[in-house]
Amino acid sequence: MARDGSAREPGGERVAIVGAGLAGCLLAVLLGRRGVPVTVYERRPDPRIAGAERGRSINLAISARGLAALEQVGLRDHALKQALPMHGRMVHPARGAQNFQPYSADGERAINSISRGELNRALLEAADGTPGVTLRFSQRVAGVDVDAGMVLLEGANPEPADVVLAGDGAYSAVRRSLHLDEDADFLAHGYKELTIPPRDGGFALDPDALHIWPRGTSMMIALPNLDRSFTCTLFWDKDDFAALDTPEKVTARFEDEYPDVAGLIPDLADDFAHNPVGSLVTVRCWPWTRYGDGAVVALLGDAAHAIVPFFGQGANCAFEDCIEIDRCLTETGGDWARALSLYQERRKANTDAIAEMALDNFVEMRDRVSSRVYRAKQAATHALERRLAGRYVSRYELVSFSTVPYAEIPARIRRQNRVLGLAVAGAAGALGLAGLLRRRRS
Ligand SMILES: Cc1cc2nc3c(=O)[nH]c(=O)nc-3n(C[C@H](O)[C@H](O)[C@H](O)COP(=O)(O)OP(=O)(O)OC[C@H]3O[C@@H](n4cnc5c(N)ncnc54)[C@H](O)[C@@H]3O)c2cc1C
Ligand SMILES: NC(=O)C1=CN([C@@H]2O[C@H](COP(=O)(O)OP(=O)(O)OC[C@H]3O[C@@H](n4cnc5c(N)ncnc54)[C@H](OP(=O)(O)O)[C@@H]3O)[C@@H](O)[C@H]2O)C=CC1
Ligand SMILES: Nc1ccccc1C(=O)C[C@H](N)C(=O)O
Repeated sequence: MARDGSAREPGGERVAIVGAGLAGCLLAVLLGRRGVPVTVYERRPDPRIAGAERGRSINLAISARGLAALEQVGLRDHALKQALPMHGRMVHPARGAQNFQPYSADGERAINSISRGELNRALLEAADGTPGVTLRFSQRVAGVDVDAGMVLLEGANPEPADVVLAGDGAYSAVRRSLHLDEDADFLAHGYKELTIPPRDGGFALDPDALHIWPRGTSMMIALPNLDRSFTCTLFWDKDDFAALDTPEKVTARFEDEYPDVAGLIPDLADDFAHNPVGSLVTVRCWPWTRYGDGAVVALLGDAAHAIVPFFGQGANCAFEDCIEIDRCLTETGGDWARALSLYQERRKANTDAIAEMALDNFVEMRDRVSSRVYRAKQAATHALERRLAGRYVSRYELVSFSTVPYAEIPARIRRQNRVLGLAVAGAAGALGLAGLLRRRRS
């Protein structure tokens, strides 16, 4: 398709989606529903047959944005049935008692721990059942030839496409093939997953919380699963993982750093040795679209903007991309070239904003949550939210429990704090003046 999208009549384009992950599947359902036939290429075998991989991001926290998107394809209630609500953080200090920190002012709001595999399967089922959607598993895409209008497949002949939507994750092969202006910012930290199995048939920890063991420069977290296990994720400097090269060293570090869980992970040393260390990366690239003589390509989800997982927003944000693409197609009457341009313009500031907030939330989780001052501030914030309902809203609330565009949140928080600062200064001034007047009268 040429830059003006004129190669084919609107509606007649051959549309390919790369990646049957969370975003790819959701987008396939949305496009299929519009009557747009679409072929989805996925490098892995069908997970409904092959099963999920071990030790790779087992569960996810889905919140308002993700749920709003799932609602649009009728999967919200199904997802919630498969999920466990987490109403706050349970903070486990190195020494002393754990403490619970609610996510919302009323203590009622929760983020939802859901199995990535289950969510992906539900979306795949929905895509499979949508007329016009063709799923092609075990097809690894190597890139796109935008001038020839071809999807390049490893070990198979190229296949034609006029529109290619790349939802192939943080290490996107499509993105790499386009040679965009790109920056991949890797943390020195990596992550490794471990499992706390059920204890005496029940949960070994409180299932209503996201557990955090903040240790200053590193942390461990745990999210509950429906089978009453917990998936723990260690976020450590990569060198620290490498340094624990014997079962004794692993056990000793856990007994020292995480004394309350060391005994809850029977396969600790074995899981530690065998589960992979994943990388943590923020990808910033621009533009997200490429217009060639034969095809237009757009990136979405992690392929366009991988963010570190510390706000639990990557999938939520990827789902928002899909909804925006669908909306832009409606607004442009199905004109792909204009719709994709509009999509990237609308989304970029939002994904930049959540990328920054996600990095900041790592410091909050691994360090700030331990401090008494932080806890007092949180309590004050929640008290203000209750008093000034709707006028003072915390960052956490706006990110996790609203669909306010991410880009608006930092400015809104600054504005609220400024007004609050003025109000506090005004109140202090008034109190001072009243005191002065009292002293003068007496
Ligand atoms: C440890 C960890 C915890 C996380 N926790 C959360 C959380 O709690 N909440 C949240 O919202 N987000 C979370 N995320 C982020 C979330 O996983 C991603 O943002 C989300 O999966 C992005 O969706 P996607 O569809 O863009 O990519 P993916 O879901 O990764 O899908 C990409 C798909 O493309 C396929 N693919 C890749 N390359 C090719 C190729 N060359 N050819 C064909 N197919 C290909 C992959 O196999 C995969 O199926 C977490 C991430 C990590 C690493
Ligand atoms: N923003 C972030 O920090 C992260 C985000 N994620 C997101 O979550 C999704 C699901 O995660 P998960 O299933 O655990 O997949 P992973 O990202 O852990 O790994 C999937 C595959 O990506 C490839 N890969 C891993 N690391 C690199 C690297 N440094 N450079 C190039 N390729 C790499 C490997 O493919 P192969 O075996 O073919 O080489 C690996 O098997 C990912 O697709 C990604 O979008 C995942 C990790 C970190
Ligand atoms: N899902 C995650 C995965 C990895 C790291 C954090 C999360 C979170 O969800 C953090 C949560 N939003 C919090 O702020 O407590």
